[in-house]
Amino acid sequence: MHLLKHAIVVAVSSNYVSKVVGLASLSLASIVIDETIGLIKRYFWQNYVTELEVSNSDKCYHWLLQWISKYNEHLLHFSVTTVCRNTESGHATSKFDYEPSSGEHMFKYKGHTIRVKRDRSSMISSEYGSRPYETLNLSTWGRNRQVLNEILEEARLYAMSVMELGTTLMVPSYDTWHNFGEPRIPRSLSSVILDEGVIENILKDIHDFVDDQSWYLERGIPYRRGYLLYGPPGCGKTSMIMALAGEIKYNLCVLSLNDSKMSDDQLVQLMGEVPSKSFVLLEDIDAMFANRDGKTVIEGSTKVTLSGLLNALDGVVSSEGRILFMTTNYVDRLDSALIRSGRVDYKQYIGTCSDHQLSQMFIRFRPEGTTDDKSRFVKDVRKYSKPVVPSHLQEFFLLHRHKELNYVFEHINDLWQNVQDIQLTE
Ligand SMILES: Nc1ncnc2c1ncn2[C@@H]1O[C@H](COP(=O)(O)OP(=O)(O)OP(=O)(O)O)[C@@H](O)[C@H]1O
Repeated sequence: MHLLKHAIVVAVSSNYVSKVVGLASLSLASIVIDETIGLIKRYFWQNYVTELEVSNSDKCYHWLLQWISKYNEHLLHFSVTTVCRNTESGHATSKFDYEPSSGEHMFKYKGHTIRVKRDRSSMISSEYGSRPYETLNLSTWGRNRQVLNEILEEARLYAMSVMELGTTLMVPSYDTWHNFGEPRIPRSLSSVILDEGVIENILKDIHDFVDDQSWYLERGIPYRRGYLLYGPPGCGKTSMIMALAGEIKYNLCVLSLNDSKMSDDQLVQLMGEVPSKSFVLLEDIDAMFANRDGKTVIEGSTKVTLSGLLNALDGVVSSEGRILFMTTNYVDRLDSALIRSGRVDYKQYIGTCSDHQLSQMFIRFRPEGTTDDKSRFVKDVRKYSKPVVPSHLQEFFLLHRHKELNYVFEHINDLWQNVQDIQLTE
C-alpha cells in the first residue's frame, strides 16, 4: 500500500503525465470550440442565410447554369461539355458549352453576395440507366428569398429569350434534352424551293394540328402528329423541316438512334421529355433498322430495337402535342408498322427538280436573268434527260456564281459531274 501511494506521487509529479493531461484538455477544448462554432454556424445558417437548391432533374437547372455563365463572363472556374452531332450534309460538328465548374463560386447580384455551390459527386440509377446527380445551391446572407427568386426569374427569361432568337437544336443527354449550341437564325420557307403547294400544305396541316388540341382530346385521340418525308438525298427534306420549325417558332430535337449509348428505355424517357414547341426529328430512319425482326439492329452499335422505337412513339408517356418528322431515302425499306397511320399521318415525297423548281432556283441564284433566260435554262437542262438534285443545282450555281450567264448556259453539263445516277423512289 505504501509502495502504491509512492508510485502515484512520483507519476503525478513527473513531466510525462502532466503532458498527457495537458494534451487531453487541449483536444477537449478544441472539440468544444468546434462544436460551438458548428452550433453558431448552424444557427446563422438557419436564421440568416437564404438558400435555394435545384437538382439537375429540373429544367431550371440548366437555365441557371446558362444564366450564371452569361452573367459572370469572367468566371475563373468553369467546366466544359462537348456536344457533337451530324449536320444536314452528313458532316460531324461539335461545340463547347461552358458552365460553372463543380465547387464554390461567389458573385455579386444587385449588391448581394451570392454563393453558388455546384455538387456533381454522385450517380443515380433509374430504370433508364444511371446518370450523374447534380445539385446547384444558391445562397445569400439574410432572410432574402426575393433576391433568389429574381435570379431564378432572370435565368428563366434569359433562357426563353435565347430560344426565341431562332431555332434551337437539341440533342439527347442521358434521359433528357440538351441545347446544341446557340439558336440558329431560322431558315426562311422561301429559301426551300419545292413543287407548288408542298410546303404550304404541310404548314397548313401543322397549323391545323396545333390549333385543334381540344378536337383530339374530346375524341380521345392521342394528340400527336407524325410526318414522313421521303425521296433521294439532297432534295430538301431536312431543309424543309428546319424552315418549318423556324416558321412556327419551334425548336428541333434531333434523335440519332445509331448512338451506341441509346437504349429502348432511354428512348421512352426522351420521348416523354420532349420540350413543348419542339419537333422531334428522326433522320435517315431506314439506316437504323437494317434487320426487320424488330429485335436486332445491325447498322451502328445501337441498342435500340424497332419494337423499342414503336413503344417510344406511342407509349403513354410520349409527350402530348408531339410533332414527329422522319426522313428516309428508301421508303420501301421501312417496316410497315413504323409508318402506319397514327405513327405517320402525313407522307410527302420530296424528289428531284421539277421544271418549276429549276426555274425558281435559277431566279434565286441568278436574279439578273430575264424570263427568257429562265425558260432557256429549264429547256437546256431538260435536253440532257437526267434528273437534277437540288443540292447539286445549288453547288452548280455556287461554283459559277462569278461567271457570266452565257458561261452558265454553256456549262450545264457540270450539273452531273461526279454524280451517280439518282434512284427515284416515288
Ligand atoms: N428544294 C431545295 N430548295 C433549296 N435548297 C435545297 C433544296 N434541296 C436541297 N437543298 C440544299 O441542298 C443541301 C442539302 O439539302 P437537305 O439536307 O435538306 O437534303 P435532304 O433531302 O434532307 O438530304 P438527305 O436525304 O441526305 O438527308 C442544303 O444545303 C440545301 O440548302
